This record gives sequence, C-alpha cells and structure tokens, in this order.
Amino acid sequence: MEKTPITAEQMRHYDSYTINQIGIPSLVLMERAALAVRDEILNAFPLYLDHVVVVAGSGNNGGDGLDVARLLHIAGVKVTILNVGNPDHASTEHQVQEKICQYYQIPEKTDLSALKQASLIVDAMFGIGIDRPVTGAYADAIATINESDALVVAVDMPSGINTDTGAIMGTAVKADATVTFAFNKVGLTKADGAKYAGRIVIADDMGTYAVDD
Ligand SMILES: NC(=O)C1=CN([C@@H]2O[C@H](COP(=O)(O)OP(=O)(O)OC[C@H]3O[C@@H](n4cnc5c(N)ncnc54)[C@H](O)[C@@H]3O)[C@@H](O)[C@H]2O)[C@@H](O)CC1
Ligand SMILES: [K+]
Repeated sequence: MEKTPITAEQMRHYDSYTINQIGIPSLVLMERAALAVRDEILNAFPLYLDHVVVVAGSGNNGGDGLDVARLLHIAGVKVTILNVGNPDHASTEHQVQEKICQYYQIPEKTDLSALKQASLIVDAMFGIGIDRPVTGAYADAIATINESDALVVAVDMPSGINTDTGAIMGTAVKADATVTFAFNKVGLTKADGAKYAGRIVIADDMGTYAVDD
C-alpha cells in the first residue's frame, strides 16, 4: 500500500474508485472512518470524556462527525452536536447520519456556547473539501475552539488547513490529534499543517484503496 502522503485530488480519486469500481458504498467508508476516530478518542483520551462536543459542517467531514457522535453516544459517552453548516447544503451521507443521530436523540445545538462545556471537541467542519478561505460562522467556531482548553481531535484534517499545501486558509483549528483516513495528506506534513495537526493517526484500514493510474 502506497505510504507517501497524498493530495486531496488523489484521495478523491481513490475514494471514487473504491466506491464506483470496487463497489464499497460511501457510507461503509464513512462508518469505518468514524470507527477509527471513535477508537482513537476512547483509547487515547479516556480522561477527557466527560462531555464531547462534535462540531459538524454540512459535508461528508460533518457526516463523519455525526457518525462519531453516535458511536460515542452508544459507548456511553455524553455527546452534544454543534451544527455549524447550513442544513440545506447537507450532503446525502450527512443527511443519513443526521437521521440516525435524531433516532438516538443526541442533543443538537447551533449556539457556540455549547463549546464551553466541552472536555473534548471533535472538529468535523471541513476535511479535504476545503476550497476557499474560512469566514463567518465557521471562522467564529474555529476561534472559539482555539480559545477553549478542551482537547481537540480533528477528523481527517484540522478544519481550515489546505490538504495539499498545509497553508492556513483564513483561520484553522489547532488540534491535539488528527485522525486522517487511508493515507497521510501532504498538508499534514508541511507548513502550518504539520503544527496544527497535533499527533497524526493514519486510519489506513478503512477500506479505501489506491489505484495505480
Ligand atoms: N465517501 C467519501 O468520499 C468519504 C469521505 N470522507 C469524508 O469526507 C470528507 C470530504 O467531504 P466533502 O467532499 O463533502 O467536503 P468537506 O466535508 O471537507 O467540506 C464540505 C463542503 O464545504 C464547502 N467548503 C469548502 N471550503 C469552505 C469554506 N471555506 N467555507 C464554507 N464552505 C466551504 C465545500 O463545498 C465542501 O463540499 C473527507 O475529508 C472525509 O472526512 C470519509 O467519510 C471517507 C469516505
Ligand atoms: K476537520
């Protein structure tokens, strides 16, 4: 398995190959990604589980976050979801995960004050889909996260860090740990990305397969 860090475009290519050629559904990859994040949180940060706040965007990185929220809830952890994204823009997978969280009646908030009670924050606003500087409510959430003394675990990428260059796009989450999926990302190995990522965990057993073309 290729071990060198990859770019967002390569990741998207491997994801779509895995989903469309091999036939592993996107939601299966999402579940395996979320299981890796859950395992890292339960295994590495057992003393920070008093109240986990998952900060979710409206794309598949947010979908991962909602999946992690459900898995932690089932594990008996107190979890609150802070939705920052616009629900009208929610991706298909995000909508599926949202419905499951509603089944489990996991509290959902939109007010940033929810972050004040967090012992651990899961950053699931943006992953490899970031394509412009962060502004508005997302930027406010990032500022509040960075001011918090909660432990911060980033899903796939610290939100705001460019996947390919490691540059801060306007503003970015400073994470204690980043669980990135399938392969390391170039943006986690250089520039500010290497600093903002914290300890990097590569979840390389999550079902996405590299193709050599
Ligand atoms: N099937 C798949 O493709 C899988 C994807 N996964 C997750 O999906 C993520 C990629 O998901 P998406 O492609 O939905 O993208 P993201 O969830 O990273 O971003 C969501 C959306 O935010 C918008 N956006 C970008 N920059 C913005 C900004 N500065 N301000 C406001 N909005 C902005 C873009 O339209 C983007 O589609 C990965 O990082 C990973 O976490 C994983 O679940 C593994 C499986
Ligand atoms: K993220």
